[in-house]
Amino acid sequence: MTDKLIDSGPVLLDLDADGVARLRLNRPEAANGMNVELLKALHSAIMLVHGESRVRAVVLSGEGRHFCAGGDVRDFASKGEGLPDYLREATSWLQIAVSALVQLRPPVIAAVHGFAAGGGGFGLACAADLVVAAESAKFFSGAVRVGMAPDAGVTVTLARLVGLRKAMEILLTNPTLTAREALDAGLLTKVVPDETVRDEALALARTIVALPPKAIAATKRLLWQGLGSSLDSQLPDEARTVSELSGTADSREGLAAVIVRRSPNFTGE
Ligand SMILES: CCCCCCCCCCCCC[C@H](O)CC(=O)SCCNC(=O)CCNC(=O)[C@H](O)C(C)(C)COP(=O)(O)OP(=O)(O)OC[C@H]1O[C@@H](n2cnc3c(N)ncnc32)[C@H](O)[C@@H]1OP(=O)(O)O
Repeated sequence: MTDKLIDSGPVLLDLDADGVARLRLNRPEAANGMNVELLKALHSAIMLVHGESRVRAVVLSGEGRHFCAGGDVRDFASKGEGLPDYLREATSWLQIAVSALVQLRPPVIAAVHGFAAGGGGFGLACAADLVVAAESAKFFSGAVRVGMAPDAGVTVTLARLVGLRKAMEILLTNPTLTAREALDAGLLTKVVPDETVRDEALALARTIVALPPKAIAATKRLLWQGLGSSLDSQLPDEARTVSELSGTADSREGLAAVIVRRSPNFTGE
């Protein structure tokens, strides 16, 4: 049984009985190019996920031939002299959406096919917690190609994923990376045959939803927090978190199951 939480508009959201939410960019006529309407819808969908306790993992994908081709370049052209003012608002919506995605308790798995380009496409892929890419998928930043700088947090996320030297190459020279090149650089979790990308992303999601959600959420939080922390400041938070989680029913159940070598029955408590 699947709940259609948002069933029309530029972003679709549904939730299956296992707690896997599917967040889909839905402007296929524009390669899911991001305009303000899509970004506001994306932020609203993320906030809906944030408030929905049944969600245990999120699979993010794009309708049509591409994951997302970044900012809506046709929108770009229509704004003329007014683009800087328009982008001041539009880009802030992209930054808010990326921040909300990273702060979501459930992990986000991007299922990328076609192109992932620009702040919307390349940026969202970099901000996802895991990325499953089709063999034919391609990735590029595109920012400098349109006289802009990277956004969507890419100057942090990409540099941490692939290292500063590689991030400089990718963002300054704007290569189109094949899925294999993106995987080798450290951008992706796995590359799969084109026809299996969504199933593989869902399989990864089901692996996660079978584990204690409080432990999963805490692990995601600590990893993102660690990007900007020193070891000395992170160690006490890890210890505090381990202590807190050890008092949960799921932790007791997991320990008991390991001792007697049986499968655990987690409740999420
Ligand atoms: C600079 C954009 C700002 C616009 C303001 C809107 C606010 C957005 C929110 C803030 C954004 C902040 C700034 C942003 O982060 C900056 C960037 O994203 S820079 C990168 C911009 N993107 C690109 O340069 C990619 C452009 N697209 C392509 O290069 C190619 O389409 C592709 C992705 C390589 C795929 O090529 P193909 O497989 O050949 O597919 P098509 O080209 O046939 O595309 C199908 C269809 O979709 C239309 N389309 C493709 N990309 C976009 C796009 N980015 N915006 C709008 N429409 C797009 C394309 O025209 C085709 O339409 P059709 O011609 O069939 O009607």
